[in-house]
Amino acid sequence: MTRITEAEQRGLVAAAVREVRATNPLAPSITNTVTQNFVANAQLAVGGSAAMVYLPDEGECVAALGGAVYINLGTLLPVYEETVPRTARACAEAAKPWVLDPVGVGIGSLRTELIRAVKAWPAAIVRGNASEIIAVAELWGLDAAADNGRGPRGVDATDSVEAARAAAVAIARFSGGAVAVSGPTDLVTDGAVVVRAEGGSPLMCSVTGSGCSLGGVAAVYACVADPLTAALAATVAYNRAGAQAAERCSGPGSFQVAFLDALAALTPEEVADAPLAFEEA
Ligand SMILES: Nc1ncnc2c1ncn2[C@@H]1O[C@H](COP(=O)(O)OP(=O)(O)O)[C@@H](O)[C@H]1O
Ligand SMILES: Cc1ncsc1CCOP(=O)(O)O
Ligand SMILES: [Mg+2]
Repeated sequence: MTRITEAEQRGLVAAAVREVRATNPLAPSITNTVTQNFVANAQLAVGGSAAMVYLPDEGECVAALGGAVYINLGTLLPVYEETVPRTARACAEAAKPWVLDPVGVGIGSLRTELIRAVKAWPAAIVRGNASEIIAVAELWGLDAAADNGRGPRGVDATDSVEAARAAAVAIARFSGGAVAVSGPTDLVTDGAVVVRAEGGSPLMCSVTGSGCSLGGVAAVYACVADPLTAALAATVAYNRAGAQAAERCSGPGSFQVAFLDALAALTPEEVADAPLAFEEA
C-alpha cells in the first residue's frame, strides 16, 4: 500500500484543525486532579468541548456521547480500577477512539495493573513522555529494546525522546494507532512513518499539565481525524503555541495564560506549515 505524501498529511492536519473549530466536538476525560482545569481549557481553546468524569458508568456514558475519550492515569482513585477498563472497553465496543496518557507509570501497582488491563482495548493514541512510552512498551511486552529505559521520575522523563523511538513504533504497530512522544523535539509515529516536530519552549516543563493537556487536545482532534493526523495536529499546535507564548510572557504564570491565547488564535495553515521531518519507521 502506498503511503500518502507529506503534503497530503499536512493537508489532513489543516483539515482536522479547521473541522474542530467548525464542529466543536466533545472529547470527555477521565484525568488527574492536578491538571483538569488546564486540560479542559486547552480543549476549549482549540475549539473542542470538555467533560471530566470519574465513575464507571459515567465513563461508559461518555464513551457513547463523545467523539473520542481521554484517559490519563495521573492521580488514581480506587474507583478507577473499574472506571478505566470499563471505559476503554466501551470505547472499543462503540468503535470510538481513545487516548491514553500513562502519567507516572511505575508509581504504585494500580497504574501498572490498569496499563496491562487496557492492552485488550488499545488506545488509538498513546501519548506520553519518553520514559512513560518506554515503560508502556515494556509492560505490554512489545519491544525488546525497551528495557534500556531508565524509567520515569514521578511524572517526569529521564530518557531522551530518541531512546523511546523503538518503543513508540512497537506500540503503534501493536495498537494500529499512533504514539506521540513529547520532549524538546517531539516524535509521532503510526508504526509506518516517524515524524519529528520542533518548537515549543522549555517553559512548558515549568507548567504542570503541558503534557496532560496535549493528550486532551489530541483526543479533541481524534474526534475528527485518524490517529496519526490527530496526534500530529495536537503536537504541532503545542509547538507553535508554546513558541509564541514564550515570546510574550515573563515567566511560567504568564506563559500559561499566553499559551492558551496562542492556542486559541492558531490557524490551520500555521499548524500545517510547521517544521516537520518525516522518515520511514
Ligand atoms: N525543552 C523543551 N523545549 C520545547 N518544548 C518542550 C520541551 N520540553 C517539553 N516540551 C513540550 O512540552 C509539552 C509537554 O511535553 P513533556 O514535558 O515531555 O510532557 P510531560 O509533561 O507529560 O512530561 C510538549 O508539547 C513538548 O513538545
Ligand atoms: C504533577 C502531577 N502529579 C500527578 S499527575 C500530575 C500532572 C502531570 O502533568 P504533566 O505530565 O502534563 O506535566
Ligand atoms: Mg505527563
